[in-house]
Amino acid sequence: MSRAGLHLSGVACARGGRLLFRGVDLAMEPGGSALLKGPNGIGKSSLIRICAGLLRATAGTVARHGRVAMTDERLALDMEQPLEAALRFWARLDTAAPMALDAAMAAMALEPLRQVPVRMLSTGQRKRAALARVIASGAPIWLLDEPGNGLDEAALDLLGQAVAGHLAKGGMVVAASHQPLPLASPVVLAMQDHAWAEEEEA
Ligand SMILES: Nc1ncnc2c1ncn2[C@@H]1O[C@H](COP(=O)(O)OP(=O)(O)OP(=O)(O)O)[C@@H](O)[C@H]1O
Repeated sequence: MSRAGLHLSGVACARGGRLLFRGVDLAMEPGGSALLKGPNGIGKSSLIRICAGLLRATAGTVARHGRVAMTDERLALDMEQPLEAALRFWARLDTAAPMALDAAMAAMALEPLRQVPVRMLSTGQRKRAALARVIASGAPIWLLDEPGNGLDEAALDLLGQAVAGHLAKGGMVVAASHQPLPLASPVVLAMQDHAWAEEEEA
């Protein structure tokens, strides 16, 4: 079985006909984490989507070994389903281990909400549900776009524990965040260092 990993080399991104960034390198090995930093609109979410294979890099190479699980501001859960059923749909698609969803719901303190329709969940509860989907997936590579948004202190602690546990098991985490995230010693990628300057076009 090949070892999981995520390697970016010289990655550039253009969106809407505008170059956002270029020259991004990232080498993620088991147990590694990376934090994407930078102001609004610099391209953090775009880079996360490139890592996920949802957006094509304009230049450079992306080598991904192993499954990815991603979460961003889109919940991707059926609003009409009770939470557990909505999460179970994804667990089946992800061929998650039978007990993985129970463990993930416990990790995000979601057990009391099992039967609550997704549409009735609060902002922070929805975020915890999205994180439970990632945790249950069993994917080695987690791509987390603003995972702390809407989380209270207790939930941020749970996120920190989940991330630490994932890394300890040889998982990888790439996160974009404006707020401090409980990552022990991430590689910090300052996106402004890669921003495309207008004068470079001349
Ligand atoms: N589908 C799209 N088509 C065209 N341009 C887009 C599209 N999605 C994003 N952009 C543009 O790409 C740029 C980077 O957006 P992105 O969401 O990657 O930034 P970000 O660093 O994650 O920002 P934030 O901190 O606000 O979340 C923005 O200028 C945005 O308007």
